Amino acid sequence: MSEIPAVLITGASTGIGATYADRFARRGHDLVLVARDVVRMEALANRLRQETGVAIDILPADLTKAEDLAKVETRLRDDTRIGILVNNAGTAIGKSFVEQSVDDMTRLIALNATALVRLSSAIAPRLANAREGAIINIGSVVGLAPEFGMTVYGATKAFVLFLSQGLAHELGSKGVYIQAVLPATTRTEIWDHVGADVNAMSNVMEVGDLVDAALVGLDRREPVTIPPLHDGGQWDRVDGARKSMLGNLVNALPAERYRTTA
Ligand SMILES: NC(=O)C1=CN([C@@H]2O[C@H](COP(=O)(O)OP(=O)(O)OC[C@H]3O[C@@H](n4cnc5c(N)ncnc54)[C@H](OP(=O)(O)O)[C@@H]3O)[C@@H](O)[C@H]2O)C=CC1
Ligand SMILES: CC(=O)[C@H](N)C(=O)O
Repeated sequence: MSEIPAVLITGASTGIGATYADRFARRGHDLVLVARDVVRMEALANRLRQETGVAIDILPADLTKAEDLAKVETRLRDDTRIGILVNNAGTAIGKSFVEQSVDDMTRLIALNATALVRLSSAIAPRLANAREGAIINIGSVVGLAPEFGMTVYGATKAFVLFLSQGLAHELGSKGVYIQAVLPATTRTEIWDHVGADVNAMSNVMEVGDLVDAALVGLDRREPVTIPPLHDGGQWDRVDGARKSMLGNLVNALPAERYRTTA
């Protein structure tokens, strides 16, 4: 791996992914951009090459398609210059659970969850072997909030958080850093896909502010970065309560409240 590792970013044609591309290029990282829209990625790459001088490759892929995903997995496995993976590509679907089509749900899970597992699995053994590198996974505060009513989307984001925490547990001791980033409403095109007008919403974070905050978390090697959470100790208390509950799982007998009287 080179001294400044190359970064592969999924969903790099617009929004949060394109902003990560901008920021990593300004830090001197070469880039591999992955998304479906080649024209947009070419425009971004040309601008960033000119402005920063870094080398940028474009790898067009629909991450819901097995053959495209395989291309990206191969690149992550074989290209030893890539030391950071940003699992950012994701989408959302509107309407309630009973109104959504199961095919849309399946595609959502394929992009927001399955692709992350496959891409992480492609790069993790190499990074662990080299005892360096990082995987950044973009989750969402929706993954903490079943109350928001975006059930399948939120479930994929809860999956991203658990995956990140589990990978941090497994790979941290091998020198690989894993970061989960949990944005709240951020001004990007994702809202068009759920039929909402983000410009009509209040309390929206600008995409540059979101990514800059996430990079502060990255530089601090935070396992979980939640830019909209102003009392950071609150997350530590929630996670601490979860961990302390684990010690109270006594499995030999069901808890008293579940025992039937003879
Ligand atoms: N914006 C927000 O309010 C929030 C966003 N997030 C998360 O941030 C991440 C980025 O979202 P955001 O930037 O807002 O969304 P955008 O819709 O602006 O960008 C999504 C990116 O993913 C790419 N993408 C979509 N489908 C596919 C596919 N099938 N294969 C490959 N790439 C694909 C798109 O490119 P292309 O169409 O060219 O393929 C695009 O580059 C997502 O994981 C999202 O869930 C989390 C919380 C809040
Ligand atoms: C569409 C959304 O809900 C958004 N991406 C979020 O995670 O807040």
